[in-house]
Amino acid sequence: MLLEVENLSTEFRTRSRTVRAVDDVSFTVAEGETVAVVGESGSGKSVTALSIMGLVQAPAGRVTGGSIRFEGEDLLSVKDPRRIRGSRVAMVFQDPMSSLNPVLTIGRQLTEAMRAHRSLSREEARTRAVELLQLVGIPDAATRLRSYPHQFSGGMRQRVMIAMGLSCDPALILADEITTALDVTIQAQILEVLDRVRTELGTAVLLITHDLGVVARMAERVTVMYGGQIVETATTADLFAAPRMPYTWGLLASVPRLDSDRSQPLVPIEGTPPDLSQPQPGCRFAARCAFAREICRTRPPALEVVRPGHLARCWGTQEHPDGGWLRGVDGTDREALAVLADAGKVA
Ligand SMILES: Nc1ncnc2c1ncn2[C@@H]1O[C@H](COP(=O)(O)OP(=O)(O)OP(=O)(O)O)[C@@H](O)[C@H]1O
Repeated sequence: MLLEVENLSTEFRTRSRTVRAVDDVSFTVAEGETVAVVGESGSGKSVTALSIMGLVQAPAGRVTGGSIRFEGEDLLSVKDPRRIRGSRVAMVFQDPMSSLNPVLTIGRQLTEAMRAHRSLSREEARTRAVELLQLVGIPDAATRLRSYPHQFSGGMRQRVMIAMGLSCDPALILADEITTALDVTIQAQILEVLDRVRTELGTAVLLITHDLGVVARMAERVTVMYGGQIVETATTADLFAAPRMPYTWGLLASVPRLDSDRSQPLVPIEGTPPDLSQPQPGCRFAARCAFAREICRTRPPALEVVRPGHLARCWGTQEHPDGGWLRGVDGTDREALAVLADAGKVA
């Protein structure tokens, strides 16, 4: 297995409170696989990725438990994590402008990243930089090496960021909301770039997104996060066809129509996410769940297997694993299938 995250917990402490942003999270990514982590704002998606990258800033933030194994090495205890992070694992963020240096040319930034991690001559690095810019679809790549970040459009900058991420030849890319700030046409182009990267380089992708359309189009498996925990995980086809947790059901029901603006934050279900600094006696979703009963408010459900490869954290599902009790929520099946059809996954 390429990446194995096991029982990961990450906390932020201030003088008055402790927020457990990631709570006992476990998942894997195989070589060449694309796994999506989905959930609304504040669910812990980004902090999971930042924990993998070693970018949670002490002293306020700290990984407090669990392990992160990458290519067999424990990233939390390895002596020289930079050897792996930033080279074998690369992260691409939502806002390229904050990750690119405005006063250095794209060529300089690409080749410096490459030469820092791999022993390439200046000329070799330049040749590779041109190849990477071509791979991500930047026309006239050799000339564009001399351009500065502000001379690129938003979509082109995101392509440059992907090229930067690829410059060290990573086995895994963590892509955090990389299409969120872009308009729909450009979003589609960036997803095509990621597709090309996967096919041509075989890079695995951990795709963090709130957009289920992106999930359907790109991911083989999905993990749904809520309140810092994993609440459901399954193959993409399985999750869309037969969600087992009411939160996932709500997410699917709220999938924006194809002609709507997908850059809007996902606010699918009435109510607000739980306060992660307060202990929760029962299911974290209970306060917003149309199906909640007494047990849901008093005892936390465990993440249990509902069928092979499909896990859900829900008392209802544990009692009725066929999911029949969830049926009847208007229109959800149709909407979910429309998204899958849009992504070319079903006829
Ligand atoms: N530096 C920080 N200090 C304190 N709390 C933080 C910090 N970073 C994140 N958190 C908290 O951790 C929780 C999870 O945040 P995270 O950014 O992972 O959510 P997310 O699902 O990625 O949402 P978004 O899409 O808005 O980034 C939130 O409650 C957030 O307030």
